[in-house]
Amino acid sequence: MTEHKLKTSIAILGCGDVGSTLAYTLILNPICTEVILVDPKKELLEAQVRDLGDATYRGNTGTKVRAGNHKDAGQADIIVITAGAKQKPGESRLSLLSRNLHILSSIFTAMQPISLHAILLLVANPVDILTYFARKLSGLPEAQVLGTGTSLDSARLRGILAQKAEVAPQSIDAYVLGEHGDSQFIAWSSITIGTSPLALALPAKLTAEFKANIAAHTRGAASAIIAAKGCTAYGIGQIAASICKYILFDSRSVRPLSFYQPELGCCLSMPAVIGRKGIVRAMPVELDATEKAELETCAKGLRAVIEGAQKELAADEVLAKALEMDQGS
Ligand SMILES: NC(=O)C1=CN([C@@H]2O[C@H](COP(=O)(O)OP(=O)(O)OC[C@H]3O[C@@H](n4cnc5c(N)ncnc54)[C@H](O)[C@@H]3O)[C@@H](O)[C@H]2O)C=CC1
Ligand SMILES: CC(=O)C(=O)O
Repeated sequence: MTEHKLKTSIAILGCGDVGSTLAYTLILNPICTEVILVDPKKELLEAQVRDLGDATYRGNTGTKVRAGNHKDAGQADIIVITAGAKQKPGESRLSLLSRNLHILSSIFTAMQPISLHAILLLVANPVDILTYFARKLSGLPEAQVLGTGTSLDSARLRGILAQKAEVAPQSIDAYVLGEHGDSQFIAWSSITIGTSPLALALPAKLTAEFKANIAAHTRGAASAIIAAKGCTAYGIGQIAASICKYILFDSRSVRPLSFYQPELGCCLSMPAVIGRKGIVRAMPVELDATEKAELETCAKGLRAVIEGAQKELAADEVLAKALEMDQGS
């Protein structure tokens, strides 16, 4: 039976650039009654809570912001993990793995016992690998653990295609799939503008060079922004807030999200129906031969990273125990 309650809470672990931007987005587009921020940097935490609180007093948004600890976060309806190191200019997302996996493990230890109904949304990078390990560390059912994955890349793709096609971004359905990282690929064969396949909507433009340029733009977007301002925050703030909304409103939206792919042995982004219980089901997508090969390469790369991390972690007794170092799902 569905539990009816008046209070809905979203906990955000890490209130740096991404966590605070997500909190601000949740205040402006209120979907929950409470946002709980958690961060070991006490002064930063208090300052963020005060500053965000100031944004709630005039507009009566209905959302309260407060500081909490990890145990409070473990009882929230949605737990969003933005805690962790970010890329320096020129660094890859995968280079953050060792640092952020240890932070992730300490977060789960501190949050226990986690509400069995919580939905866990991973944002910190490398998001696909952290989502993979969070399944074990959290002890939550598979469907309740997901990562933002290529949602942000897909938004970027939609933006650039909208410019090229001179139509509103909302009229474009286009997915970047696979890794939220360098091995991501564009599912070109399934893109539509309105109801028209891309080949029909943009016949003159759809050359190999056009596709390569769009893919490079999408793949390189984060590095270009980070090189100039040190982080990306607004795009992911909006994306993560939307995913929270789909969950709390049980909207059944179809989005590219990172979740466990049993046949591939890793977490990566594929289209999924999202609702109050997390990943409701995977939505089948028809890929052409090139895209299928790209998916295989992407999964192979992610499995190799997971294997490397397992070996490194085997040396860490606490983590090894928490993860029960088997290779299975
Ligand atoms: N998935 C995506 O599309 C995106 C992911 N990111 C990732 O999000 C992460 C956060 O980025 P920023 O907010 O810019 O970094 P930031 O450095 O501004 O904030 C990270 C915060 O996490 C906190 N933290 C560290 N350990 C913690 C713990 N145990 N519990 C709670 N908080 C803890 C830090 O004190 C810091 O305030 C990075 O890994 C970044 O790569 C960023 C943008 C997009
Ligand atoms: C930082 C990151 O992962 C992004 O903006 O895509």
